[in-house]
Amino acid sequence: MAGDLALPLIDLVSTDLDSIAKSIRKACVDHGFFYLINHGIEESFFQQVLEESKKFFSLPLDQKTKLKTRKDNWGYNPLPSLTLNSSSEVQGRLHEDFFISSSKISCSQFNANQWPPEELLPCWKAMMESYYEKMLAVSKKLISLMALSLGLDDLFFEKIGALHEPLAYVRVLHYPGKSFEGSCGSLGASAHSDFGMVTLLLSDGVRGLQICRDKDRCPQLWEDVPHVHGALIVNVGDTSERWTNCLFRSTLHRVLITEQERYSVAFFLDGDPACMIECLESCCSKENPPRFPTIRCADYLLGHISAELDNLGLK
Ligand SMILES: O=C(O)CCC(=O)C(=O)O
Ligand SMILES: [Fe+2]
Repeated sequence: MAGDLALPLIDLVSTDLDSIAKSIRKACVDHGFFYLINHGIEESFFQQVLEESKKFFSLPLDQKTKLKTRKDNWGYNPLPSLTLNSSSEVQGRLHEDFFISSSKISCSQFNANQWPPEELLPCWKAMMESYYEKMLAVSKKLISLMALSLGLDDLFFEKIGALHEPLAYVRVLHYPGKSFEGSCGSLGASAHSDFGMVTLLLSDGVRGLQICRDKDRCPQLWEDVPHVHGALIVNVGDTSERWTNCLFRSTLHRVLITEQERYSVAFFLDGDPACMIECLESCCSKENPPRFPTIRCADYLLGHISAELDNLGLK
């Protein structure tokens, strides 16, 4: 059963940082998901990014597959071939996507981005790079507010190196509509939590995203996340859940295939590979000891990234 959900709305227009931090804490504790408004990014820019995304996915398949993700390059991942493969793995990822990463990362095997040829999409690279930079700035601001909300210095995560050269990605996504051959019974994205620090999501307003606030509830209750014009949807990732000893929730979410096709753009801030993810002092006590061992961010993230590559058949 699915119902509509009134997620908290965090408004960055206020200059009262303590009050914003308080609302963020409540949103991260209660839902792990919230809307972010007055984040400083023009609605018209979001529309342009979504337009560019549509143009890319409308290219002929052979053009797109020239930019396929390879062992040493981020790029395009096509729709699964459902007629050939009906495994539950594939049934849960009825989307095509395109990954863009920070090009500065030195530790990862994935150093290089690929771009559609300029003759085909002259504005694509500049638009996506600009989107990446804007999302990085908003997500860093959010992390400093999250730190405040945990009673820490606003620069806490900077000081421990988590934002020094963080792994961060833009993921441009396209979900086909129900008319897509073989879509019957498929999910656009199966139930998952994001593994980084925080995710910022832009969507074109077509429904499909759902969250499950209590993963242990039986049967699970999936609630629709309605679109809020101009807002980014923010969700806490597993890394932040570990830092906060599960005080902040990394909430399960999924995407349904609906009548209409859907476009979205996710930005993942995953943290600097060299930093340590260690339970925050303010989030543990004798009665509430750390639930996870300390782990180097690289070891934590690269394990997840390897699993994703495995899913894409790249390992
Ligand atoms: O497209 C969406 O609404 C969600 C995407 C998502 O959950 C993800 O990329 O991790
Ligand atoms: Fe996600």
